[in-house]
Amino acid sequence: MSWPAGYGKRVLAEVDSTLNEAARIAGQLAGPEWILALRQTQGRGRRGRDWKDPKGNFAATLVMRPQGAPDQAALRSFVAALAVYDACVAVTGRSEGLSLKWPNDVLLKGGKLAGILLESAGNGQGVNHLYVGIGVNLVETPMKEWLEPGAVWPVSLLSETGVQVSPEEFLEALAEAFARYEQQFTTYGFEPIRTAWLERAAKLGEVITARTASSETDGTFETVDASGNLVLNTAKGRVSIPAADIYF
Ligand SMILES: O=C(O)CCCC[C@@H]1SC[C@@H]2NC(=O)N[C@@H]21
Repeated sequence: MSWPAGYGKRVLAEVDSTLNEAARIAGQLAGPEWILALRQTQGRGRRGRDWKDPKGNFAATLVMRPQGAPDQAALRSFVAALAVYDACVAVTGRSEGLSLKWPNDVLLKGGKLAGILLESAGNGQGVNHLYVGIGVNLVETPMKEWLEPGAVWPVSLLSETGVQVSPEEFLEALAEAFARYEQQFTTYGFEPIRTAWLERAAKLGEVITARTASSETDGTFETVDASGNLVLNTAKGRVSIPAADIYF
């Protein structure tokens, strides 16, 4: 494994959130930069949820200036999910039990191992900086106490595989994998990423529930389309969903 050319790295003992730190330093950076925190005091997850981050778990944000059309920037969540998947394979030596949950969770034996949160800064016309926040339960599952009903049960890499990896070691594997998929994305577009993601997708072809603040849709998980939308085959026909939480 080697650190990818052109990417910077900084390691912080403690920070409020690596996403906050990313926004603070983005303007000073000449190229993409990984920010790894050994502890976060105010980590956040999707939909305004907290993300607890005890010592030993992985919390990092990649700051980047995404190339390509503005609507392509958000597709980096699929790039990131694939990279986390590959990093897990690299550090454990096995892929059994790993899968990807739309839009951007990584599951291990059906439990939530990792979450991804994308934020961005722009000028109204496009995305200047993209912040790819990634949290992986390497050793602990801190969210169990306040899990929402129906949410996927959290698991850790250590509990499910017996493999203990430090955040620094995990970052080496993740940075290499992300750079590889990002190169593929900028060269060939979303299609190979979409294909690779679908090959690792959880519950493809099965009936799932997509829930938003105002609606709930049941249907067979048919595919993810070229814009990254979830496509469900429902009783009322084919439905394309841009954002939702998924329940199995
Ligand atoms: O809700 C989710 O599943 C997404 C969780 C994202 C957590 C990571 S940890 C590193 C980065 N900093 C944060 O505050 N959140 C993300």
